[in-house]
Amino acid sequence: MNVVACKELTKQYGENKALDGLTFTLNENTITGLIGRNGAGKTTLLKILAGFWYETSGDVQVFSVHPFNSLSVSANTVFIDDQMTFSNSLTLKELLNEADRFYENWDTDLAERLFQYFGFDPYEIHENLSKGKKSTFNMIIGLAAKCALTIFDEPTTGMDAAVRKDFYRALLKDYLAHPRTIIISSHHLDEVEDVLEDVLLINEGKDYLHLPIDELKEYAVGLSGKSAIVRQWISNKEVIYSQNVGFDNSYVVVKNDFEHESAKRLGMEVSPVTPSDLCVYLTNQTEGGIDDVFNKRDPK
Ligand SMILES: Nc1ncnc2c1ncn2[C@@H]1O[C@H](COP(=O)(O)OP(=O)(O)OP(=O)(O)O)[C@@H](O)[C@H]1O
Repeated sequence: MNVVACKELTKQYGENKALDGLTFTLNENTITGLIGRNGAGKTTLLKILAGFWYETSGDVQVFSVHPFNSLSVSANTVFIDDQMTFSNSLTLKELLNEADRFYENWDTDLAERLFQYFGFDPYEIHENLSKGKKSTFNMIIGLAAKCALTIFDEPTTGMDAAVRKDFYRALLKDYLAHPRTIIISSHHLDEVEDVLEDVLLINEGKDYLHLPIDELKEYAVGLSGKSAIVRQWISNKEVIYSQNVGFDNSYVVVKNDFEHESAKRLGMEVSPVTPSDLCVYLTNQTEGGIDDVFNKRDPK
């Protein structure tokens, strides 16, 4: 069953199209990584799915209803991001008690164990927590709510490396015990890829790729070798990324749809491309790279 279905979904702010005809579906009980560069439209999409914002055009369905202001969607959805604010008149412990009253499937035991594990003071106020601690507390809410649609928008902002690792491990363990539909937006695909089943890559508001993470790992390969040979080889291929290496060598990334042996026989090296690098290459909006900024400076 589809939990999310978007068709030609568009969100416009004045002249700016934050979402531009997104069409995709998300199956029940899957963990999807929503990946995209800064400004790609991730938060806009997630807020529309959570029912906070209205789309400009197109069709969006969550649990088969339009999500904006829908009671059934808000009762079955939890949206966690680093902008969450809570009442200053309640302590952390009281916030957990309120969450218990609000979320039907609230897992008190999990919330308390995580709360203790991460060393929270029950009498602390959310606003006074450090950035990483706020994200950690929000994550506890997101996991313990056990909502059928669980949305994490950049959940690890400010968390240190150890807490990030713990978060993804907790997420996976809890998901395996209680499968539900989870969407995690992140810039760090390498960090999150081990928990993902699917990746939805968006670029400038458009859906670019939507496929299982295992297929993304095989989607492209890198080829390196003498520039003349590489250039000849790619003449009839779709090139995802290319870079000159040293004086006479090139590195290119192409779709993995050819016999590797034929490339190796011409002296080229074939290497895997990580999903994280691939997503960066696929969504590169500028020619060359940051080095070009410096290379093109006038000598003084
Ligand atoms: N309230 C708003 N008013 C006007 N423009 C907005 C608003 N919210 C977002 N935008 C624009 O919509 C586009 C998409 O923004 P959005 O925050 O959805 O991207 P994002 O992928 O979440 O980015 P990031 O990774 O940097 O958080 C951007 O061009 C942004 O400037």
